[in-house]
Amino acid sequence: HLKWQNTNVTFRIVNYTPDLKKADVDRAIRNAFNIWADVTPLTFKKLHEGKADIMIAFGTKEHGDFNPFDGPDGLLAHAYPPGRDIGGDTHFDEDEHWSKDSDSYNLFLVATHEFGHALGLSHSSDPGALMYPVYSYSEGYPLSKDDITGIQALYG
Ligand SMILES: CC(C)C[C@H](C(=O)NO)C(=O)N[C@@H](CC(=O)O)C(=O)NCc1ccccc1
Ligand SMILES: [Zn+2]
Repeated sequence: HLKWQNTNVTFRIVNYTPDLKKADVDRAIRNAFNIWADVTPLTFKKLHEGKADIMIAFGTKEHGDFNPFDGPDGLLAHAYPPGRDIGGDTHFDEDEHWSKDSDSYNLFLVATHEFGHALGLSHSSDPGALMYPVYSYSEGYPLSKDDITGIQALYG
């Protein structure tokens, strides 16, 4: 599928980075889902066990999906497009430093980008878009018109 057929999407944070307090990770992930929830009919429900649509995990190098991470910098995270099993799953490279401020790399910003992929968006060629392929820190609202047009073409 190009998109989630059920608008009630579930997620589970399978493990946590030691770089931040658990509460800070929970907040960054919730805030990232809320960004997309605010511009679509989608809702995101957190599960504490079992199989969720979007399984979120931190890992290094080969972490079980044959798309290995690469140590510090470079690849920061990846997410699979909507679908069963690995579809939607989102992995963050634990060899990065995860932050809740302007230090590289801000977990909320990367998570919002990754969840764009997990909802069906690919990269944008618009350098001002959150879905542009390369990370750049910014304060304030993370989505550009291009991001919103893209997600509303799928779920609007
Ligand atoms: C080919 C993919 C798997 C590259 C991967 C990515 O885009 N994941 O969504 C990634 O980690 N890209 C790096 C940049 C790179 O590897 O050249 C990145 O900064 N992605 C996270 C990101 C990008 C834009 C805004 C916020 C976060
Ligand atoms: Zn990306």
